[in-house]
Amino acid sequence: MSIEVVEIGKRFGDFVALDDVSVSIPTGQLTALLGPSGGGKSTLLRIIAGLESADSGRVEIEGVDATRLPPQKRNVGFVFQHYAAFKHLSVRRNVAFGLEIRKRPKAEIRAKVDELLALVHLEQFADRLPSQLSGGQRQRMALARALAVEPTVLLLDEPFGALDAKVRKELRDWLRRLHDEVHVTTVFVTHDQEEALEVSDKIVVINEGRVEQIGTPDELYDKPANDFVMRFLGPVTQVGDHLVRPHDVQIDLDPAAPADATGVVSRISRIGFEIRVDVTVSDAEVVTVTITRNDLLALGLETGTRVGLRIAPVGTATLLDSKASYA
Ligand SMILES: Nc1ncnc2c1ncn2[C@@H]1O[C@H](COP(=O)(O)OP(=O)(O)OP(=O)(O)O)[C@@H](O)[C@H]1O
Repeated sequence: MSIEVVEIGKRFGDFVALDDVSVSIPTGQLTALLGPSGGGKSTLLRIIAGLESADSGRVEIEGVDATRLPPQKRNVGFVFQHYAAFKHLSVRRNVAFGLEIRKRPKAEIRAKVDELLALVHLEQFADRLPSQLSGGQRQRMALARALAVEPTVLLLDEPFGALDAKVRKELRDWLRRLHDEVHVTTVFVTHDQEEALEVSDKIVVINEGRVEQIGTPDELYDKPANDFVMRFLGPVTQVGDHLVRPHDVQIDLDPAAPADATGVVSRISRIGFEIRVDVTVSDAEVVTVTITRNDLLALGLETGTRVGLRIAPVGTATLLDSKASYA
């Protein structure tokens, strides 16, 4: 394991920001810290970086106890949402900065910076000032600068958070490809579940200062440890006592067939390539089901159709008892 976070506690006054948090972060992987705003993700990242000190617990980086080491001795690179570039220095000089203060030979710096600019696809912008770059290009420059000093660990705090949705998506794909090339152990804070599911090898779900679950994207999506994780990772609907993904509910046109619930189609809406069907069940609860357009045509559903609802056969649906898990 590259980073071991062991029983970390952190308070701000009376407020408990992290409560006994333990996480093992594997070498060479891309790990997301995912959770709602205020849950403690950034605080944990800052403690790993050494920018914040924990009240209790330990941080090890590559087998070294880093708990009391200052940030510059931890060999970590960071990129934040609002990256502070040196405004008066060119892109090239910004990327070279860490190597220059380490007094590396000029030829070595030049070769390394060229390599990094190629890696982040900014070769043609090397002589521009940061203000002459787009937001996405600036974040790529920030990544190149962080990678220049060959950190053991790269820490990213919502690096694409300030960018618009389209650029975010492009940078997300790009980060995944970059990681596949350089394999530096990377920890990435996000509150966007789609971003975490798409990009990471492993996800740590953090809420109210605690770890709710750690797993691969598939494990979290298919076997959430509790209601919170299930709701946070994707859409849910309730059928009887069970929380289910809307695509794991089947619609049966024969309301007399064995079913987990019966009801009347109250609304059909198109969400991109999916169709959302709201079914009002007997006691005025609404179950949301998502189906494909072909399914809709095959079933011939319309508002007012009476239908049976079945949770997809056990093994494919994610069933959680919605009453038990809020305890
Ligand atoms: N320096 C500080 N002083 C007091 N409270 C703080 C400080 N830093 C963080 N907090 C509080 O600790 C909690 C966790 O903050 P943190 O930034 O770690 O959350 P987060 O999960 O990263 O959220 P976000 O996605 O909004 O950044 C928040 O309630 C925040 O207000």
